[in-house]
Amino acid sequence: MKINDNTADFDTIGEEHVGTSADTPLRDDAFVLSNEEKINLIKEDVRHIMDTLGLDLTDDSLKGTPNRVAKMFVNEIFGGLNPDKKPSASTFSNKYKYGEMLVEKNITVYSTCEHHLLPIVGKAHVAYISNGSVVGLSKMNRIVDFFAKRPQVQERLTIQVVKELQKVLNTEDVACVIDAKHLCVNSRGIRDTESSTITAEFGGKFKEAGTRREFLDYIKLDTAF
Ligand SMILES: Nc1nc2c(ncn2[C@@H]2O[C@H](COP(=O)(O)OP(=O)(O)OP(=O)(O)O)[C@@H](O)[C@H]2O)c(=O)[nH]1
Ligand SMILES: [Zn+2]
Repeated sequence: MKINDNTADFDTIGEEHVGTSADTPLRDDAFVLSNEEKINLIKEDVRHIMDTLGLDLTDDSLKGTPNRVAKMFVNEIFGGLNPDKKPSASTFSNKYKYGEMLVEKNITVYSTCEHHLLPIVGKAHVAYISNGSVVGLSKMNRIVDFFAKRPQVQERLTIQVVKELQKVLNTEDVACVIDAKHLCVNSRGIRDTESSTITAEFGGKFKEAGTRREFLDYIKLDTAF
């Protein structure tokens, strides 16, 4: 079963919840262990990997690595698996009747490829058209960062950002473009250091050619990073 951090995203069929395809694939029991218990278990797993590689875990530079990596996984780079860390996105009334799109561009993305557990580094560009409320600017950066802090594929990250903002702002009129480098492509495997990946999700009015064009003109993608 796939669990999302947001039960409102589930379609309900009788008693059964069916996750949408944009949900992060988590098991039902994903939150049975405390963060401390997870860190202690992962620490032993990392120690085992290092030990298998033949590394001397008594070396003063290496001995802290299992604990360091375990804390980093749970609290930092995969911290967005924890629904408690989801940012609360304050919204305000659009009293000034601002009717054009708002674009938050060049949002820094640090994520982790779920196929290789290597970094994804890039920029996200997010836009919406108000349906009566506006969201604090920084909350868009925080929402991107929350979903980035998970094992990800870029397509899912892009969709999760849009779905969350659609919910927060109560409108379909939300778009997100992400341009990012995958170290699994750049630093290993094919080792193409120059290529990057662009993904896009356009909701509501952003499906219309003119609105989409305006957004893409604002973000001038080729200068994104
Ligand atoms: N669609 C998609 N693919 C991704 C993403 N991140 C990494 N990948 C790809 O996932 C694929 C995994 O393919 P595999 O053939 O199982 O792995 P691999 O043998 O390490 O493949 P190479 O990377 O080609 O060496 C690779 O082609 C990656 O480039 C992503 O965000 N979206
Ligand atoms: Zn990868």
